[in-house]
Amino acid sequence: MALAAHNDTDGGGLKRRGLMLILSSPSGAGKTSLTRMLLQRPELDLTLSISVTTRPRRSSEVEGIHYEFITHKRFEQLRDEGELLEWAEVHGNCYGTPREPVERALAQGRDVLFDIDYQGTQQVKAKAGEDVVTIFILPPSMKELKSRLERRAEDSGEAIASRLANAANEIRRWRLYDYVLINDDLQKTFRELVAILTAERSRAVRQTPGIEAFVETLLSEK
Ligand SMILES: Nc1nc2c(ncn2[C@@H]2O[C@H](COP(=O)(O)OP(=O)(O)O)[C@@H](O)[C@H]2O)c(=O)[nH]1
Ligand SMILES: Nc1ncnc2c1ncn2[C@@H]1O[C@H](COP(=O)(O)OP(=O)(O)O)[C@@H](O)[C@H]1O
Repeated sequence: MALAAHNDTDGGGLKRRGLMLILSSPSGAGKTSLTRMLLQRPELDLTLSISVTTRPRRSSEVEGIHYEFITHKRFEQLRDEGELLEWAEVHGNCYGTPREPVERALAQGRDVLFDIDYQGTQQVKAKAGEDVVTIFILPPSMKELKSRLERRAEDSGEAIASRLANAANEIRRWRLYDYVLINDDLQKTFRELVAILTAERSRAVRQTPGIEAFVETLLSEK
């Protein structure tokens, strides 16, 4: 599968390998808020992977922006036709990442942001190896997690209970991730995310072959 990407298109002539940035957390820890903050910064130049889901749409959500809301039948069709890069059942609903938009963005040398669970993270890591950077977001306490879910007031009592019941199982997966952040202060966590992105983008392994050409030019200067 052609998931590794080279950024051949930037006018400056420097080529950098694209990366896949995955954010995961138990429900309510803050990944949607952090994703929104990352996307509001055009200079970060991130493309969001928009998942398909069989979950009902929340009142705050917009079709095609937050998710594509689809039927179970359509989900099974996409999955069986190999149209999903990864998929998982989470809190009793099915979620999946459409393959084509991700491949297209990576082929254009763009970095892609994913808000997916640990099961999907494992599948993407198995397929794309070192081009994947994974970050797990923890809540400062279980009490705060519960009150964030209640304050968000977007889910039924039953849906909140199911999310809290799954939280411990999700939290135990933190070791699967490259980075772990505790989202106490939202602005601080955002700054930490940007720092990780900046550092990962600068890794030598992602600079080839662009940096080789740049170094050649440097060394040829009189
Ligand atoms: N594997 C996988 N998980 C997803 C995908 N989209 C969303 N999720 C995860 O599904 C879980 C539930 O998401 P959502 O219903 O939006 O609820 P929220 O986490 O409470 O905002 C979260 O852990 C998401 O990261 C996807 O395409 N694939
Ligand atoms: N650091 C934080 N401090 C206080 N409230 C937060 C913080 N991060 C997120 N929230 C709030 O908690 C709720 C859940 O956050 P959200 O981003 O929807 O979580 P997730 O996508 O992980 O389920 C939202 O109402 C959000 O505004």
